[in-house]
Amino acid sequence: MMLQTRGLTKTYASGTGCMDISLEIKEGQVFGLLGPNGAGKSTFVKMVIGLLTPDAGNGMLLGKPIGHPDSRRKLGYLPELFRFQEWLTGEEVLRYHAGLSGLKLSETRSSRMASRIKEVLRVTGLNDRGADRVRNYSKGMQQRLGIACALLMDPELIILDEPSSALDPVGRYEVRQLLERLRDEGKTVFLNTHLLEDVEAVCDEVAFLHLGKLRAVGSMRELLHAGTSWDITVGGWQPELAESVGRSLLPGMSLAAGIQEPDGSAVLRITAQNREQIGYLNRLLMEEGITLYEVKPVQGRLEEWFLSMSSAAAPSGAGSVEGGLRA
Ligand SMILES: Nc1ncnc2c1ncn2[C@@H]1O[C@H](COP(=O)(O)OP(=O)(O)OP(=O)(O)O)[C@@H](O)[C@H]1O
Repeated sequence: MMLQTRGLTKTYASGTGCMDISLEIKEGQVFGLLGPNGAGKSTFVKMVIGLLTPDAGNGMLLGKPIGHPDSRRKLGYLPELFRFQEWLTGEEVLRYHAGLSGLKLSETRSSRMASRIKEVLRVTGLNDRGADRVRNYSKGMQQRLGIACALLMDPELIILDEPSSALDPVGRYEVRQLLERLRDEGKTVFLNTHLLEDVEAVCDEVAFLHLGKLRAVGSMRELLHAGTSWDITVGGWQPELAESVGRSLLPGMSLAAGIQEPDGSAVLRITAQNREQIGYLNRLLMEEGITLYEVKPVQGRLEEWFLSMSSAAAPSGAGSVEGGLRA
């Protein structure tokens, strides 16, 4: 286990913070901690890496209790808000960070470190910009330099707090590609974000925080493939078919027919538990003499889930959302 927390709690004087957070992150996993602004994500991360002392609870990070300096030795961390010394070059920033992580001055200037710096600049797409001063970097490049710092000492666990914040769509896309590369290399990544595209693209497992409480934890696969909806465009549809087809649906399926077009086509919104059920429906429709024009999964499930979990009406402490997640 890379990280395991039990009941981590931090309450600020204002009464906010995060309460009773128990999470586990396994080796090789890309884990996304989701939640709206102010949910408590950064507070949780700061407790994990020892920047904040929890009021209650405990945890193990890379085999050592959280807060212990040894637990941080194999950790790469990108803070949410960071500023580099803009008069330094990218390479100098990296060398300085190598020093901060405990290397002697001579070691930070070794040829070994020079090739490692080259390598992380390459991985983050900054290869030909290492000799430029940070003041000449775009925000996206600075963010990637921050990720390069987090990767520099080849950490076992990489914690990225909002790595795409303040980036334009191109910058976000670049960071997402980098996250995909880290995932493909089998790195363990803990990603703190409210960007659902990043989570959908790279995360294996997600947790959702709201008002300081853990609302749900589960795998992306469960989340995106359970109870999903499809829009099926069909030809030769008759409104009365809705009843007969509806009667033959399997448990967990539902059908809502849209308005019939003058050419006889219609869009059916189907909810099904898995793709096999959609295959079953196809056979059913064919038996009724219906022609299938298009089958399209309805996008935005994660967004819907995010919105429903963020609404005040969502049950506190519950994980039994439609996707079958646990909390
Ligand atoms: N040092 C602090 N002192 C007092 N309150 C704080 C402090 N840091 C955070 N908070 C409050 O605690 C709550 C959780 O903040 P936190 O920064 O952990 O949330 P977050 O989910 O990371 O938000 P964001 O996505 O906006 O960064 C918020 O209400 C915030 O105002």
